[in-house]
Amino acid sequence: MAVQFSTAFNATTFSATTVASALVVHKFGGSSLASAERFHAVADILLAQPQASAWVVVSAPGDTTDALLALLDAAADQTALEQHWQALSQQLRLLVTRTLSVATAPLVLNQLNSWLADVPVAAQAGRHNDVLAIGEKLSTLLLSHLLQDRGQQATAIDARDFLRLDGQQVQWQQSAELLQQLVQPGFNVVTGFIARTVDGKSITLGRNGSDYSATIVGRLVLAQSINIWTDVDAIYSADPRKVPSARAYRQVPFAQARTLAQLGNPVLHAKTLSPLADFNAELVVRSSYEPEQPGCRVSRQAAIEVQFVTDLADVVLVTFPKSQQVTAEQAAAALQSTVFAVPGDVKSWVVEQKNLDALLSFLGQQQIYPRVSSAQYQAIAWVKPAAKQQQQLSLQAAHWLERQQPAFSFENAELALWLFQPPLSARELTEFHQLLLPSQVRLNVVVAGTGNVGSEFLALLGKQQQAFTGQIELKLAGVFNSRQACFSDDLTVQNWPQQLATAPAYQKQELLDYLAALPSPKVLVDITPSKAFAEGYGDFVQTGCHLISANKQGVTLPLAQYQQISALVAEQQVSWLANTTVGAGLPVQRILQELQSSGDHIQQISGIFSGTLSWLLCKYDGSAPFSEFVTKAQAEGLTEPDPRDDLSGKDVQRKLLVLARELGLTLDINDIELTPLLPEGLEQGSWDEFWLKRDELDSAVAATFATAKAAGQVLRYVATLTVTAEGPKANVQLLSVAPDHPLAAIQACDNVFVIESDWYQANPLVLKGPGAGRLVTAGGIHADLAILARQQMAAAKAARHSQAQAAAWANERA
Ligand SMILES: NC(=O)C1=CN([C@@H]2O[C@H](COP(=O)(O)OP(=O)(O)OC[C@H]3O[C@@H](n4cnc5c(N)ncnc54)[C@H](O)[C@@H]3O)[C@@H](O)[C@H]2O)C=CC1
Ligand SMILES: N[C@@H](CC=O)C(=O)O
Repeated sequence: MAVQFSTAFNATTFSATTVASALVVHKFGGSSLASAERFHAVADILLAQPQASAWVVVSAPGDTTDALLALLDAAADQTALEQHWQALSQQLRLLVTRTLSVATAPLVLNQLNSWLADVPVAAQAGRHNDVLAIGEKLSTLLLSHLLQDRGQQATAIDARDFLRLDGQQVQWQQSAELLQQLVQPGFNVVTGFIARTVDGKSITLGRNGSDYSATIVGRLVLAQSINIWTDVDAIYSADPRKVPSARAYRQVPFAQARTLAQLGNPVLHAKTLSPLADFNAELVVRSSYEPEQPGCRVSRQAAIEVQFVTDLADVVLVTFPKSQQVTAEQAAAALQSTVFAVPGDVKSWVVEQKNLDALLSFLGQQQIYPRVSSAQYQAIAWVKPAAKQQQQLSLQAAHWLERQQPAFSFENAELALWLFQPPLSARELTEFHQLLLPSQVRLNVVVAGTGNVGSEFLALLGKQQQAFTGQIELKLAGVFNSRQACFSDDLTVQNWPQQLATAPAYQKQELLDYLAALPSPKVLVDITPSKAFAEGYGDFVQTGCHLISANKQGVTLPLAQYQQISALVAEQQVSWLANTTVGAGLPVQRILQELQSSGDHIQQISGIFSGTLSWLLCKYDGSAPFSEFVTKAQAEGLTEPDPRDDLSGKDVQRKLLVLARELGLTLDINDIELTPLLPEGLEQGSWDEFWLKRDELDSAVAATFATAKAAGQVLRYVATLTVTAEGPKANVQLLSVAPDHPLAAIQACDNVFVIESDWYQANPLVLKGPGAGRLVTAGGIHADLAILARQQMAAAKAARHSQAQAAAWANERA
């Protein structure tokens, strides 16, 4: 396909018949290419991408660059040089033969051998950059041949054939024009790390220069996305090797990412971000070890709440007598190392001791002679969150700092920096991190069903998020209904209706893939009435997610199916909460659980379990047809999506089954005797068909009502479960009761649960209150979510405790 290939630097639009719509750049670092298996894993990742072609930028395999540097260091000593050369040659040849097919490997080996043959000569002649280029050249050759072995079109490109720099400046126009001549269809695999000066000298882009190469290539080809594949799948709030409670972020705003990079963060480098300062491509950090994970996006949105605590060892403070022209950023770029101006004071920079000589000589060339601290420090920086109210240290953190007595403190609105001597230990760093970012677990919440109850649940979620602030983040991670599905990290309680409105159709497989990739803890909240959906619970649970059901279909599936799901729930060690399936927000199941777990035995549960029928039978007075009352109940959100589920008594039958199963009884729905309120045959067909025949219902109810009224009684729809020595007996029926009967004196919509047990025999335990309605039901689902949230907080606390114990134990042993 011929497409336009243009650069942002020239109004000229060039066309290239060979460039496919390759708008993604993938960059793989040395750790992703450390062995034949890793090369194959990288090829798998590339072939799994939706794009038919792509730009790929590669580093040298594994530790090849270190080995080449060691070889160069040994260049003066012929024997040492020979030893390094032998070891490296053997290692690289082995990599080629293990990675490629028998047919392809010889081609690459020939090429590698000719490069290796030149190494000793080039090392002794001081052509260091030619020697260093071998690693990346080999990676491009290996990967492109591997892709060809897999039936793909792939081309190896030496970046020195197009990438031109003048000093630190990329020559965008010239580089784009040269690149234009090299591109081929399929995968273009480009060497990272290396380039040429405008006068043709081979150069390197410094340590981690391959990431920089990737963003340069991204900008040259106007990529939409640049994926930096590395060995971490997130950017952490602190170095997780030192701070085990560091938070993994999935999104980081560009400005904070840049500050982080300037401070020497090992995941992102300052140079890497520079081509993106005014070029709007998405940068994603992803793990080549866990390619199914979404990684971390460096986002243009400023309002993402992230903060970081970084540390940099062995730094000195460099202070200038007066303001001068060179900026810390320029010095960092020239030295290819970390140099940054302290916040609030442009006259002082922090620089790593190991780079001090280079910095002083760079500055000396410009007649700048700064003062250098005699001591070395550990720099600890707090990259503050975007929210103004969170940019102040908490009192606890301030007191902690006071006790630690940093040698220097600097601060502005975005950043605080402290220099410590002696340095903080990993334990102290963890303590400080904990004070700045109290460990907060994120519970990902995916909501199925946005109808009557689902939309109310979502409306309440914002308040619950606030209520749990600082303890656990209730993240809305997905919303869908029978029509559309929105699975995205960008979802919020405010924007879900708009996001869902423009989202694609719901597909179960997409939900499963999303759940599988979503980090734990995660919960699927089922607020649909769908049996088919509930039948998929087993699949959902196997992705490691918890379940909350308002939908009664899952908990009332045929016994074998129900037991199978329960077994999977136990196996996956997840929770299945379904407290709203009976009594809506009334905590009837929890009461039964507590009684049983404390040693009581339930003998009977009876009462009014349908809010809809309770409302209808309280309101109905014969003044209008019964069906008109049904319409009103429907409008108030009290009924099932199809009110015939209420009128047929099936909804009550299901609730009684739920309670029976709560007692550990192995009943099925048909074990519960049912006398429907709905005349026979009316439960068949569509709602519209039923509506045409509603007179049958109206006259049946009118007659029953008149009989009861004549006897001075009221109608109540009653469920009873009795546990007898012969086994359980359960029925659901319409009763006519006297006005002084305990079930007579209720408010419209009330549920009544009468529980008789060993402890509550003569005087049963009674639970009464509204048992239907969108608000009480949504509130009940939130009660389940709160239970789950507390479980997760407790689990995280236990994990932290055991981590702390393990650390203390390790310290003691050390
Ligand atoms: N209204 C109440 O007082 C109470 C209701 N419930 C239960 O809450 C659930 C929801 O009730 P309502 O909100 O009134 O229903 P609704 O009909 O207003 O909304 C149902 C939602 O589920 C979605 N949906 C249906 N089938 C689906 C499928 N296969 N996959 C994905 N989405 C699907 C629909 O698109 C809709 O968004 C029902 O199971 C009901 O029994 C539970 C306790 C009380
Ligand atoms: N229609 C149901 C709603 C809750 O489950 C009822 O009436 O109880």
